[in-house]
Amino acid sequence: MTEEARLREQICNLAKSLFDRGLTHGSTGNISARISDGGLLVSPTGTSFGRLDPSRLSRFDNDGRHVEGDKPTKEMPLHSAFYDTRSQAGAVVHLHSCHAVAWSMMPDINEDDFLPPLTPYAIMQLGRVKLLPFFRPGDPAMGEAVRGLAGKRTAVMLANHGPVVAGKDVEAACNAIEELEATARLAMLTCGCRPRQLKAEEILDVVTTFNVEWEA
Ligand SMILES: O=C(O)[C@@H](O)C(=O)COP(=O)(O)O
Ligand SMILES: [Zn+2]
Repeated sequence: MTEEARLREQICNLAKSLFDRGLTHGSTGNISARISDGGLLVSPTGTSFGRLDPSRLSRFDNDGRHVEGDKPTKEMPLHSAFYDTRSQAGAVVHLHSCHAVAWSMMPDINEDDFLPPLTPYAIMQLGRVKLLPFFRPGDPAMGEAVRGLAGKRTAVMLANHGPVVAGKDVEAACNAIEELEATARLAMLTCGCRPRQLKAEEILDVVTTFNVEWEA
């Protein structure tokens, strides 16, 4: 099996795993990954994460031209913005995961730090998550908003829509977006209960020990 064939299989298997556990539903979400020649493999528009076909993924060449496969996700500007601003990005995932969307609708959320500091693992996997305003799905302005972050964030939350996370590879991006959803779930479960949050010195210890990108 070639490296690209393995990557195609991996994208579809991880997407199905997310779908099977209810982390995105219907035909929501999109996923992309870098190929070693500099091109991209991308989920086609209108497809379900539960039923992606490795042979029908959209393929982009190194110059950003769609060269093979079905019509790509309408969120290409969003995905491209991460690749263009974060040279270390090898994959990007977007979901409509329920608790993250719910948390984005709560009043008084810190736009610069979407998730409360509840667990060290969220900090290690995501750094600070930026809450972006609501955009119509497919609006290229979402890509512009991500470009405006100048590569300083690995994860953003689209208000009333869903999270988008970049990672060094598909597995890392999927693990990180699962962490975002799990943390939003904890936030929803504990909101109003005054949960113990990590203290500033505990956060600093995690950030420095694990070399986390922690935008001030
Ligand atoms: O919310 C939307 O419409 C998109 O962001 C999405 O999740 C699925 O769109 P496609 O990837 O174009 O199917
Ligand atoms: Zn979406």
